[in-house]
Amino acid sequence: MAGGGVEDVYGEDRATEEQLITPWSFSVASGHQLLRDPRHNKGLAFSEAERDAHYLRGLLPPAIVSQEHQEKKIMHNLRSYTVPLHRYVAMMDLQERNERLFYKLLIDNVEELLPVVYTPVVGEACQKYGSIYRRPQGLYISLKDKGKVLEVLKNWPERSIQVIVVTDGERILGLGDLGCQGMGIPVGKLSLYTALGGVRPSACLPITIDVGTNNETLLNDEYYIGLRQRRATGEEYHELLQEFMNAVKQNYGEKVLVQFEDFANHNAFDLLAKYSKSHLVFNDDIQGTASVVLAGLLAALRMIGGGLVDQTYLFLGAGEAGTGIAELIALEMSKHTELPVDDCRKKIWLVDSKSRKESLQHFKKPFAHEHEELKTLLEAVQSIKPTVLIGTSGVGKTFTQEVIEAMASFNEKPVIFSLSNPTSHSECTAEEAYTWSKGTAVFASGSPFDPVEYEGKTFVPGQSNNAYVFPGFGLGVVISGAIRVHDDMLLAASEALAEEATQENFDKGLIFPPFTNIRKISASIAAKVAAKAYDLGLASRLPRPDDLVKYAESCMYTPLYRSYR
Ligand SMILES: NC(=O)C1=CN([C@@H]2O[C@H](COP(=O)(O)OP(=O)(O)OC[C@H]3O[C@@H](n4cnc5c(N)ncnc54)[C@H](OP(=O)(O)O)[C@@H]3O)[C@@H](O)[C@H]2O)C=CC1
Ligand SMILES: CC(=O)C(=O)O
Ligand SMILES: [Mg+2]
Repeated sequence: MAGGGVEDVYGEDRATEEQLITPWSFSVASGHQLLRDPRHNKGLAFSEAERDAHYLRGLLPPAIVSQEHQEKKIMHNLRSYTVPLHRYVAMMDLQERNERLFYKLLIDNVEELLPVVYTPVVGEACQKYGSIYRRPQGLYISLKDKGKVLEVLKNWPERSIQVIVVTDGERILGLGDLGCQGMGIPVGKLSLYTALGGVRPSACLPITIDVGTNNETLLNDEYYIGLRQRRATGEEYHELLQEFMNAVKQNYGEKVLVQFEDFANHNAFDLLAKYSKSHLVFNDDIQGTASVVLAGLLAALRMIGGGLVDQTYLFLGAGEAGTGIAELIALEMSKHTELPVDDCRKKIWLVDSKSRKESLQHFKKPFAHEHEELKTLLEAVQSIKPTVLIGTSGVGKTFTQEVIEAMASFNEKPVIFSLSNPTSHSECTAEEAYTWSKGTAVFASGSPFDPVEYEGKTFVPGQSNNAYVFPGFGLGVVISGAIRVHDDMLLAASEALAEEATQENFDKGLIFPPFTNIRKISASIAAKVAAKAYDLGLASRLPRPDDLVKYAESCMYTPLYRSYR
């Protein structure tokens, strides 16, 4: 039995392998049109009977191959490309040509292809998005659409949307303002919602809100695809966002999950606070990252001993990721010790880019300490003596040899996470962390690094990336019909992920389970998140399923081809 989708509108996934289904588009797709429809195209895998029934004779060469064979050929082709961006373009072409084959490839080769459709290569793709742009993969809403946003939403061909990932392109990974070209991020994140979390592709909608860009290079780039103007701010910005959020609710109802992604922090915190009162919203950079990093810490503690409360935390970077993680650590610590959250926050120190005591942003204030000024990260490390060092600055090479040696000088096993993306912005590499700490660091990074050999031992660095959580988290929200996101649902996701790390992983230095098991992990996360939503009275899908793991698994999209009548 093939798994059903989250919303199996056309009954495609309820059908068994033997049952025949109808390849609906708006009419029955056939002939050339069927081959051009990525949702139903199977290329050379169409059977003789299907070729007869769907007017495909002559439109395809005679060979008939299996999906596995197609997969083998495409992996062979992808591996022959030496330029990473060519692999990205080939994957995007496949997604636009044959959706099920795209997802089969991504699911079966997740460790190899995640860096292609996601960080780091998606970063370069966004920088060059204008040059590689072929067909729309998501919806563009710009200042020109003011007053007509609902009409724009209605132009999207799918009706049953369950997850929207939206960006305004102002803080794309650590690459800064990429304006309209940030579209690669919602597209990539949603492909992971499907491949890793099993949310049906037709239920996913990538959106970029184009309010201009302050990136001069892009404004002067002849291939730039966005509005050629500087960013709208203030009332003009917020009016467009408000119209968008209203239109989303009007068009898709209360239960569509809106994931804010890669907004600059001067908007991200306010948007989250404002719309979490009226909409089902989630900020991946603040909340998803926090949930994953907390999971990594809980797993790391099983390796190094002690509890969350026994650690001292130092962050380089006090923005969305940094303060988001810090807040969730404090919350979890408080729940387990019954210490007030404010006292827990005192265990956490954050370093930002400059001293500004009088004008500290509101999201940093809860973590402000009275302390003499420390001019460098090294001084901060030497003075605070953290057991856990976390990089969320977006600036590469900031964990220098001196910083890591200092960490290793007063910690038997220093925990070092360099979370900034893409790879070129990582605070240090895996090799640097293991070498400079003489093999003692418990290390994880935002973008993947290869295993490192140090003095005869192989260390496998973990990828501490919100991709571990948001797909399963979103699935849990969708299957329970949750109407709001609650911090306890993030904590449930962290605990579920931390439980998946095994002794076998720890023996290699790995604090996250490998991505190869991610669909099983996503089902566990979804079940725990959904259970929490039911417990909190936030779930609207009733009755509550008895076995939430089984239910989550049964809802997951699978990319196997279906047989057509
Ligand atoms: N691994 C993962 O899953 C995730 C990784 N990230 C990565 O984290 C990075 C930051 O993202 P985010 O928090 O959203 O960005 P923000 O812009 O919100 O925050 C960046 C923070 O870093 C500080 N900073 C910048 N330069 C320096 C410097 N030279 N020294 C010290 N501090 C500095 C900024 O200081 P100031 O406040 O003074 O401006 C700010 O506090 C990005 O690279 C992003 O890709 C983000 C989300 C998830
Ligand atoms: C991973 C992610 O969300 C980021 O780097 O922004
Ligand atoms: Mg992000």
